Amino acid sequence: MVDGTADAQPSSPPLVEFRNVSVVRGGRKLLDSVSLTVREGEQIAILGPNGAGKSSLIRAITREYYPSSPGPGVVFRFRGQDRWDAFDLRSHIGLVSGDLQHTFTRGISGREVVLSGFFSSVGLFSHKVTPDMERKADEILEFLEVAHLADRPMTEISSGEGRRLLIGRALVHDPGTLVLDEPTNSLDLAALHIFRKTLRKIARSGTGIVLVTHSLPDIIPEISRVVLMRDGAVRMDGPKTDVLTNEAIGGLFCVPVRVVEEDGYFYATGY
Ligand SMILES: Nc1ncnc2c1ncn2[C@@H]1O[C@H](COP(=O)(O)OP(=O)(O)OP(=O)(O)O)[C@@H](O)[C@H]1O
Repeated sequence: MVDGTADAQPSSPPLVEFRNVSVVRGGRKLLDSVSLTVREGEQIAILGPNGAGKSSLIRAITREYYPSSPGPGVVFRFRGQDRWDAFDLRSHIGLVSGDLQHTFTRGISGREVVLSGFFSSVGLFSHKVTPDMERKADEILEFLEVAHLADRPMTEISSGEGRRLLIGRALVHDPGTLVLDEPTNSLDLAALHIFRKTLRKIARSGTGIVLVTHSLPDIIPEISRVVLMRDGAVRMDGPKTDVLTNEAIGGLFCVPVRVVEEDGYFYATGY
């Protein structure tokens, strides 16, 4: 097992470096002494059952949550810095979450969804969109193969299509890493297939991926490292083939399972 901190390159500080990070909210420990290092461009999955603390970990990465007891032995760094601002974060991390999709309730067009990424807004209001921004948005719509959705209102497209537009929104600043919190929730088989194809294309373009999920088949073949979480703590962290075993996955979800691999994807069966 690798602890995720051993081979960080001294020449380039990790994107995220956490040691002994605990987060308490409403008297409840959401993260319990978490240590995790994510390097720039790395493709990893964070897997765990409902309530494991996966979204809380993402909130700590995006600086929505801070360690509850900072002090000696607690490291909470972004690109080697103890402090950073939202602008710095946005240019390195693009965030796609299901929560975000629910906020797009007005008839905002596909192009506007992508353009709103420049302003971290939900749609456009009095924002000044430059020709460069327009060009970038069209380039992203093409890359994600959703140019046909550019003029369609978000309220009239499917969950899968909406999810791909939100990825586009997260890519406007060319972030080195895309963080996706349970991105396949509510997608049917066809939408899942297209979504995975899109994610694989992004991964192959060199963008880092941090994928949060409770579903093994979400782990696209390009992802080589898997972190297991339960009860707010990291239980295991290492190469995919070491972590995705019957014992580890069965123990994580507290059910007997058989983990099978097919064409680079992993599935849990027999439960
Ligand atoms: N702001 C909060 N205050 C108190 N408890 C919280 C808060 N946010 C989350 N929790 C609790 O902390 C635990 C971890 O929640 P979190 O959303 O991080 O888990 P998760 O692994 O993302 O779960 P899921 O897969 O169901 O989305 C849960 O038991 C949840 O009810």
